[in-house]
Amino acid sequence: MKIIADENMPYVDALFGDLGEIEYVNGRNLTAEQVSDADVLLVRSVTKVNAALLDNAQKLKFVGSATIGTDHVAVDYLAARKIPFTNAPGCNATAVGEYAFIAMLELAQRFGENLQGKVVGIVGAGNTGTAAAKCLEAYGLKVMLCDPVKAEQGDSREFVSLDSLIAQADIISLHVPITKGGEHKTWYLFDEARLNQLRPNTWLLNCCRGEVIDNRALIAFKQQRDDVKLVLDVWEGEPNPMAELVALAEFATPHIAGYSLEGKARGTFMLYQKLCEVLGLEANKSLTSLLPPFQFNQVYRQNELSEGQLLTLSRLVYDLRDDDRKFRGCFATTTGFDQMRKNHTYRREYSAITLKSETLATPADHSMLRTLGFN
Ligand SMILES: NC(=O)C1=CN([C@@H]2O[C@H](COP(=O)(O)OP(=O)(O)OC[C@H]3O[C@@H](n4cnc5c(N)ncnc54)[C@H](O)[C@@H]3O)[C@@H](O)[C@H]2O)C=CC1
Ligand SMILES: O=C(O)C(=O)[C@H](O)COP(=O)(O)O
Repeated sequence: MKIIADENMPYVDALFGDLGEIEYVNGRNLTAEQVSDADVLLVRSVTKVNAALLDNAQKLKFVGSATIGTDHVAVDYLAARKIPFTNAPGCNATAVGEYAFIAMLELAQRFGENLQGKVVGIVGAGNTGTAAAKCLEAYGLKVMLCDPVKAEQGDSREFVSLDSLIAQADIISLHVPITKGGEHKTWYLFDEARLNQLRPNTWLLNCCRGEVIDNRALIAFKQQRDDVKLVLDVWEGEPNPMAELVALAEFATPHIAGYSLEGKARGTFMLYQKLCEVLGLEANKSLTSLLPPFQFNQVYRQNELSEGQLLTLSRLVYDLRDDDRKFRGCFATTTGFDQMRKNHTYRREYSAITLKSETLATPADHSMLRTLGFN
């Protein structure tokens, strides 16, 4: 069996090595010829999976995308050809949630403010939005959710309109899929008019898809509104973000908000499980055996935890300042954006650290850190 896999998908050898011969490819430049004799295709978000790519791949038995988003996949086309497809919903939700939370801690420190006490608006209350809300609520922040789709589906949480969220939130974090049509379309959800609604000193984070914000309008807006602070992980025109916009963001990264080792491993593992099911095989490998040990795997705390100390602890698993610095140094080169993503293999989730509870001064801190995800 021939398995074609994106070269940026980790743990493919460990999970799929027994199932067939693996060929690694550059997912962004994948051609129809390369996949013409594939039995299995494993992609990430940069591969357009459609008729043009797959019409000649007549042996294809399975397509998997180790991502949450499916906007790069013609799912109707696969269904019409009866090719089983799976993505990996939720695989990197914790990573995105922690990225957003840690970015907010970084902004607070940079501007000499307290994160605690702020009101955060989450737009899109699915897997990643809920993961961000979990961190924020664990830390005692008030969180408002806007998700008209979930509200219509009868989700029991409390939802507000986008206008109401913008009017009340100090921080807004975007967690919607990209959709180009329908009542709740998200393409340019934040256009010039919406941006002009932002309250003074709002922090705006985008870790979902670049096109959820009109990037040109954002440049024009930010040039007039320096009070608004931006954290941008996703961009219009990836892998070539607009240089003016990178310069205007407080923290800028190359679409890696979901790139924890845990998140990547979960993504590949979910494809492995699904392929085994499709092939009628037992999935006998384990997820935990894939992850390397973490250098800071235990923390001892003796005093009450300040916000600065929480940020220091967070930087053990993810130092956003490093990625921001690297990104500014490489994004303008031809392959800088993709190379940085390819080499991004160092980030962990809070769960990689075990708390030594007996030395914690306050049970409240312990409980907060546990809810954040520490072990
Ligand atoms: N930066 C990164 O590395 C990553 C980016 N993503 C992106 O984030 C998106 C969201 O991921 P998940 O939370 O896992 O997806 P999800 O499908 O679990 O949640 C998305 C939520 O957005 C809601 N929604 C749709 N239209 C809306 C609108 N107009 N206003 C408010 N809410 C709306 C949906 O009802 C849903 O609850 C993905 O589709 C993907 O594009 C996901 C993972 C990593
Ligand atoms: O899951 C998604 O959706 C994402 O945006 C991915 O985390 C992006 O990673 P790649 O699939 O492009 O490596």
